[in-house]
Amino acid sequence: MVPHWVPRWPVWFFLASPRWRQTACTLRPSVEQRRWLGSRWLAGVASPLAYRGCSSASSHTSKVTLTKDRYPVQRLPFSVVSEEDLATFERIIPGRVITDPEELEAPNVDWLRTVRGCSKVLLRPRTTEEVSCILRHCHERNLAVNPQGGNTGMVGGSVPIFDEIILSTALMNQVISFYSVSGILVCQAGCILEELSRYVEERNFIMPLDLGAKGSCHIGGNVATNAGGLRFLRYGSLHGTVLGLEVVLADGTILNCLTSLRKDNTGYDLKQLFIGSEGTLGVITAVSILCPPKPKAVNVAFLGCPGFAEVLQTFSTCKGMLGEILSAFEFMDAECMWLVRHHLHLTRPVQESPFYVLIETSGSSAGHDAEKLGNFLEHVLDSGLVTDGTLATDERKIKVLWGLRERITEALSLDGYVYKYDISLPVEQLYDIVTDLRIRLGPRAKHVVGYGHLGDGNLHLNVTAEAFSTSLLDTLEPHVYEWTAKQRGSVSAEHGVGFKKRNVVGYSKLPAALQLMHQLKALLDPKGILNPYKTLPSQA
Ligand SMILES: O=C(O)CC[C@@H](O)C(=O)O
Ligand SMILES: [Zn+2]
Repeated sequence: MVPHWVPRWPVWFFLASPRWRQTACTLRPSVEQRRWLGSRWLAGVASPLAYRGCSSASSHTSKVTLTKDRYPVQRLPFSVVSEEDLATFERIIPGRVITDPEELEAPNVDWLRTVRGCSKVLLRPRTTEEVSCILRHCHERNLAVNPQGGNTGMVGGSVPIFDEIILSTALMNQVISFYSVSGILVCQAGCILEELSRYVEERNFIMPLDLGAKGSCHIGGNVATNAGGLRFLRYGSLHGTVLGLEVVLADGTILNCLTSLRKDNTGYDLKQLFIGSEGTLGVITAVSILCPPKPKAVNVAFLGCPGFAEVLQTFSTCKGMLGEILSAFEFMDAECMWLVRHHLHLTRPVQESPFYVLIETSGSSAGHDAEKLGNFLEHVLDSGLVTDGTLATDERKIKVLWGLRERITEALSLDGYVYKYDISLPVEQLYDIVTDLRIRLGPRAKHVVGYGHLGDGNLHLNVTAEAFSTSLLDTLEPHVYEWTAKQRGSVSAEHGVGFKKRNVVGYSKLPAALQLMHQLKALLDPKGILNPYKTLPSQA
């Protein structure tokens, strides 16, 4: 059923199909960007990544500054990998010990190209037992280990700082089982999120999480970082949807908590400790996760709003009128739209507006959902909360609309050096910091943008500049964190702490909580070999 109001809206737009633009300044996506784009790039769905100039600070031909040179961080007294260690690893995982410096370049750098380690060894186990043998040896020898999934993180948690051994989950990519009635999926940690999505969708389920990095991120990494993403509003956090985990502890002990039960109230829920621990307490090797049934009807509305107050009112109205079928409420400001148009050549689907909102509904009855959505859209349009909008009901158009929102990160990375803040704030005050920073930074910033998961109270505040500068960083920090703390917000809503935010967690966690975190770390990893320099504040 087509809602009666549709003809009042702009005729469905045609967005430019992906094409390769042959200009002098056009570059192919870098390894890191292809990693982020994943299969979207391979399938040719991604549009070209053209640089604004040929000599941007994020030029992908230049070397990223070593983390140890950019940040004040001291190597801890771990052992250095010896020839004997390499021989031991070779016995455990024959042919999967990588020491070729060229092959080690990509896993040493984060995809944003902001942090770089100097690891000389990459290990690629296939089984939990292999991970266990590797860690037992590293523990005995006091060798530091950096667990790595798809390396799509935003906070420098997935790459080494110094010469930590990189332990990749890339070859641990097997589905172990799928229960077709309950929708419980059990798989190895290195399965790529998009491949799992495809696997469960063929069985009429969906993954409870979805991220822009789905084409390359690993489920183990998602769980280790407690990734949030685009379905959080509807399906909640991984702390709720992960039912069980298998983890290898620092000394090689295999902790099998891989249950597939909805209910298991037998004392401490140990798996929760590892969700969001960023590989500092153990290496996740397998995951059991609850997948919701695939919705029969999905609609996406993309709307233009005249101000942030109207965005908020649209959200309240949306919750009231769409209630149980609402599955996402995302927003982006006009500068984000400029960036995706300018760098990625995406087409703006509605009239130019100060703010844009993407609303997704997922339900089981197309007619029922269309009627509800129709009433809602008519209401927000008539009341002036929304000035223009378009609706997509078929899969291709839905993907195109989601692309505008999902690809902001990619557009930002083509704009220059990006300072990223991922904060939780009371939704009423969510945008104030963006306005404040625009004034504070003036022309020192190329762009100050605000977008994110408004439905979850999660702002992605990003600032771009020609190049990294300590003085710009000093203007941003601790100002952004102090602002966040004043609102009793969180300095990391969903990206985690990693290396970049470890010394600011104190803005959101009280000393007693931080002390307990240190105690848990000491209990589970007494030598501190697992992902050192990450998550926990450095101790003076
Ligand atoms: O790049 C960012 O700041 C946010 C990335 C991701 O969490 C998103 O929601 O698109
Ligand atoms: Zn996000």
